[in-house]
Amino acid sequence: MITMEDIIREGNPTLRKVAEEVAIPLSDEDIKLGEDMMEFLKNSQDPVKAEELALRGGVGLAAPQLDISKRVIAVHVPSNDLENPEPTLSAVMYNPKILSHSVQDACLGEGEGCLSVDREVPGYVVRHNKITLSYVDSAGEKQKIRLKNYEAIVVQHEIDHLNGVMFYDHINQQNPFALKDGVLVIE
Ligand SMILES: Cc1nc(NNC(=O)[C@H](CC2CCCC2)CN(O)CO)c(F)c(N2CCN3CCOC[C@@H]3C2)n1
Ligand code: NI
Repeated sequence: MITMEDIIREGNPTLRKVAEEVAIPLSDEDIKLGEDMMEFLKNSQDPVKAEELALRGGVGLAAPQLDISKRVIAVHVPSNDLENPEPTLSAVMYNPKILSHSVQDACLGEGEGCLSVDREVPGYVVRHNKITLSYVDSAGEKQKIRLKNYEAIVVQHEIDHLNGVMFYDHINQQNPFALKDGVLVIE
């Protein structure tokens, strides 16, 4: 089971590497990796387990954060309306690839954090508002989906990790909260 001890922190060179694609058909090892990553996210969002296991909350995780330089990410984004608790996006993605994106940009109003960064780095992280994404799912099937807003932001943060990019690389050093016209701020 993955806990915070398994998550490497900034300074570890693996976080700055471009990760390798995983072989298709998926190996049992890579399928287990995806399952363990998804389990971590669910545990981190369960108040009891998160407390027991001292987990920081997470809605996404990338294999390089486990010192595994493979193109595997997991996302588990809960819906924010308490009526239907179904997650809006829950998937393990192998070899995810952004095929196209909107001209429209967006950022989270609260900025971003990272389980591999033990400090606050304030500022807007401007990303694409909408993306069309292909990936191989844990059944080995090719998927092609369109995401927007919060879900699109989360997936872009994770895919950045596969390319050695950290969220603060996107923050405007001169003025961290500078925003070009038309950037959607997602609260
Ligand atoms: C937005 C948010 N980021 C949390 N953490 N950071 C992460 O997930 C990092 C990845 C996210 C940072 C910004 C975009 C992607 C992890 N990363 O570094 C992976 O590369 C949260 F924990 C969180 N939520 C809201 C939903 N809540 C449901 C109940 O449980 C607590 C949970 C808290 N929302
Ligand atoms: Ni991160």
